[in-house]
Amino acid sequence: MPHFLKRDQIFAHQVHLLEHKLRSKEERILELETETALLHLRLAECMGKLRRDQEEDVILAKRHCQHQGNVQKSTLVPLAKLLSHVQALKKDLRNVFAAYVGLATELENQSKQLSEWMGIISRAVQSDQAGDTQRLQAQVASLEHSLQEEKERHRVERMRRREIHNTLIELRGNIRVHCRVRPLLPFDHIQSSLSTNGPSSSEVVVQAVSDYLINRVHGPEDAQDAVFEEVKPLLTSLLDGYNVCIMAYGQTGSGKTYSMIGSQDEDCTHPEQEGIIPKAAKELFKLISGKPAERHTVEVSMVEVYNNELMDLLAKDEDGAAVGVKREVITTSTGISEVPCLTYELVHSSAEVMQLLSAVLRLRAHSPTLVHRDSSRSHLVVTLTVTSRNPNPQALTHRLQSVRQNVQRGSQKQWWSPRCPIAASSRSSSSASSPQSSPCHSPCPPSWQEPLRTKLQLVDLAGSECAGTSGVSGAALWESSCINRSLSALSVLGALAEQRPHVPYRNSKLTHLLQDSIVGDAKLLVMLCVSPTQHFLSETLQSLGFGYRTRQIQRDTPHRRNAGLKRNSAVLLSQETGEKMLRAMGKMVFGGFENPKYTTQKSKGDDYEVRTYHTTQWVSTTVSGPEQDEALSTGFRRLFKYIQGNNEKQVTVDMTSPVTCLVNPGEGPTCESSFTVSFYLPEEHQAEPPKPSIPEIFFENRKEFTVFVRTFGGFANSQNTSEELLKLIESLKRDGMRFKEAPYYRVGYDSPFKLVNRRNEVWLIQEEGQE
Ligand SMILES: Nc1ncnc2c1ncn2[C@@H]1O[C@H](COP(=O)(O)OP(=O)(O)OP(=O)(O)O)[C@@H](O)[C@H]1O
Repeated sequence: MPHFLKRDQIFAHQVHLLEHKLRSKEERILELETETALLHLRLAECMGKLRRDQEEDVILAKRHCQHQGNVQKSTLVPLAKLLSHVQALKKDLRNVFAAYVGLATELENQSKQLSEWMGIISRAVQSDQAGDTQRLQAQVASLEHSLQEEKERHRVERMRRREIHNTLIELRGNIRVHCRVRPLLPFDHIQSSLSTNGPSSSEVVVQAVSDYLINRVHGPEDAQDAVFEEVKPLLTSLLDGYNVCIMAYGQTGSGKTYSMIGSQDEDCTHPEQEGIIPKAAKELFKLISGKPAERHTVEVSMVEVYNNELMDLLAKDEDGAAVGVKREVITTSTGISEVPCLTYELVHSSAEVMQLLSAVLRLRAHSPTLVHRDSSRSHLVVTLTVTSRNPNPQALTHRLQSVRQNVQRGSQKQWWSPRCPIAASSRSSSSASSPQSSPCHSPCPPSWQEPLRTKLQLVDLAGSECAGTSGVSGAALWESSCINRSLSALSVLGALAEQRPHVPYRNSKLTHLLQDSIVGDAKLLVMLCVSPTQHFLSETLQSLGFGYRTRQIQRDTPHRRNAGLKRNSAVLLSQETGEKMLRAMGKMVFGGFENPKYTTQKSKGDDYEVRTYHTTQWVSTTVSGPEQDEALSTGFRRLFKYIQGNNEKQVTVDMTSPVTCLVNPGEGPTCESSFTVSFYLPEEHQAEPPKPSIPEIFFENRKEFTVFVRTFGGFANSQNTSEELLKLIESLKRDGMRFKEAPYYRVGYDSPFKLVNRRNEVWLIQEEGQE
């Protein structure tokens, strides 16, 4: 290759490179120019923003200055005022301080002057008036003496009043039975339309007509106040130291809750509608307020006995909500019934009692029955426990003497000083609330006597209805059975009536709880509540029977009670049906019923009889259950309805006697027994008795049969019947008789209305083949 070519090429290449560099430089210049232009643009923007911010700062600074000016204007004026006030106050304070210093000086001067006068007076009293002082002291002593005499007379009078009051109560009977017939109410007509007894079952057949066998009878027109007036004296006895129990007994819907608590209708809250519990609480606090010298505290507890369980209705859960808690009742070593852990609330007024009660009523077991839509299914027991402390006269006399000595000792001292011993001792004696706070230093008797605790038990029992009438089944039937069992346990009153050595209080929670109010000199008032209608006649008779038996109880003062019985009282059943009823009642009380025929045979022992009954027709019903008394009562009520006209011909059948109950004991202690209760059909119905209208009643054609018979008196119950049966078995074994030990007959001849010469029997059936 030629040399020049090479150089040209090299130059050309260099030119090319330089051109290339130039182009890239030019591009770079362009870029920089663009950047510069952009920077100019941004500079212009920033400048503009800076200018605007400066303008805004100027405006804000102006505004701030303006505001500062305003604030200064608004605070300066009050500040100036405040300062002038402070000045004025400082001036006042100086004046007050000056006045205080002046007064203090004056007080000091007056105090000095007073001390001087006191010195002069005291010297004068000691020297010139010694005689007068002695006379005054003698007068004081004589006044104290007459005060003591007055106090003693007052005490004696009070004791006499107490004795007379309680003798009066005893004469009336420590156990009183009142009866209240409620008015006819709209639900009686509904009952009547549902009833198989015909349209007449709402007919009024019960009237309160006179006093004969029951202490007091209240008719439908008697208001709550009139009923309470008769109960009121018992509250005085309560404060005199007696236990008192007031219980309402009767079938469901008969007015127990109405009588004990008052109307439960929400639009019926007038005080006149209040029942015995609120009225008794008011009266109690009224009586307490009239005895300022004595110290009383009242605590309330509320329990219900439901299905033989005791529930504490005032117990609260952790959140303070009321919940029923199960408790047990025990008898203490001193023979008092007590419920450990029971909740007691301290109350200061009847309003507090009612507040607790209305909360508790929401917890109480209720359920509708055919008879009563809001039926209480438990026994409610409201107990007001009163703790009373009386001032101890011995301690007061002791205190008075020491105070007098102090007066004498301290008369030369500063008697006017608030710290002087006289004033101190008198102040502490007036506020002594317990023996511990007594100011006595020397051994002295306690200021208050031992506290006395008395109980007022107010009981709204559950209804004493039979299952057929109330139309309950299932769990409610079990409830009814528990109710009836606990009510029949109240037959302990019957055991008392017969003055039996052993009274089985502990057989039921209810009687165990009420034990203190049934024994000894406690006062018991049973308010029998009855319906006025034909429909509930057998329940009414049952309740009256319970009342009559209760009325019979003789405790410590039998002579007095008998005297009371003569001039006391009864319910009579009347109206058109009345004549027949009265005839029946007459027979019930005095006897004279038609009996089945029998012939007697010679017996080996003189403590039993051998009888052969002729073939006869009986009307019967069978009841199963564990409780003999309850079954007998249920069976009796069914048959009573039958003879009252609850049969296909709607005819009444004359009552006969005896009522037999064939007892077929169940095997084992917990098994149910069967009880066939029977009435002998009177001669006129033997051939063709009216057919029963319920399947539970049937006829029994008893073929000729021979029985061994043991007779006993009083009111029969399962316990004394068993005892008599054992005696009969012993006699028959002794004489080598052949007999069946079961089933056996329990036989009764009298209604509950017959009070004396009662006749009961136990029969054992002779084995065939006995000569
Ligand atoms: N003397 C009376 N005057 C007016 N109304 C009454 C009277 N007695 C009861 N009543 C009314 O009859 C109804 C049933 O009465 P209550 O609730 O007192 O019956 P009870 O015997 O307590 O029934 P249970 O045992 O089923 O609870 C209630 O509506 C009540 O207000």
